[in-house]
Amino acid sequence: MSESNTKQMIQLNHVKFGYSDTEVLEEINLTIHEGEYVVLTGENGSGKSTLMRLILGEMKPDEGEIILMNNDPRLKKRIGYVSQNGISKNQSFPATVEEIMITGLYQELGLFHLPHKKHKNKIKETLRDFGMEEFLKRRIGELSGGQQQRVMIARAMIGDPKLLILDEPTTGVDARSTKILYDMLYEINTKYNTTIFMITHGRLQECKGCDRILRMDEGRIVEE
Ligand SMILES: Nc1ncnc2c1ncn2[C@@H]1O[C@H](COP(=O)(O)OP(=O)(O)OP(=O)(O)O)[C@@H](O)[C@H]1O
Repeated sequence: MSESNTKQMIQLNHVKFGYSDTEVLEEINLTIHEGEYVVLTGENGSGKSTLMRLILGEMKPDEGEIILMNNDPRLKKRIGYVSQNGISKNQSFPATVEEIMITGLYQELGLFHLPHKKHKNKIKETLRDFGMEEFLKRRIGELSGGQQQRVMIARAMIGDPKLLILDEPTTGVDARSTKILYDMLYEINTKYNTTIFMITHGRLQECKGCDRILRMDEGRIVEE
């Protein structure tokens, strides 16, 4: 099977999950196709993060199955993930933007290898693509929340993912930076054909170019 035949990036069939005796996900059926940009919203406590943790493989469903990228082993590592909060609210956090970007290359580099010139060039190019090149040598903690998230998206993109998963990337980010982040995601989806699955509390009308909006409701997913 060639990469171009990969049509289903995320597939959940009859997934159920609960913490001890509390059922959170009742019956989740979800298919996200290659190239789609899908947003999931829902009330606090409705189970969005739980669903995300299952998709990321941090927990196993009680029932049902989760298939990522048609189980193609060559694509398994091609998932980029951006979590809720930027890496640090601490201004003295020692890592620079460049160092954070290097961690995005560990699949290629291995954990303990130093980056070569070609890797450093790739970091610069990727940051340039997302308008962040000038921050290369800055400490990540000195950047605004929105700028940190832009770096984290660039970090996720440096591994050339087929699927980008984001968990409320605009939390604590002001309106102007939120717009920039959503523009960035639009570009990633259209320019690189990267499939995007994002949980957000943000204003959905701002999710430029997204194909589908889903809502978590009483342990199930409904299409808006
Ligand atoms: N580790 C856990 N142990 C027990 N219950 C949990 C755990 N994590 C979440 N829950 C419960 O599961 C339910 C779903 O929580 P989850 O965090 O998935 O919701 P959410 O939709 O992501 O909420 P929010 O929008 O507030 O982040 C909630 O009732 C929550 O209290």
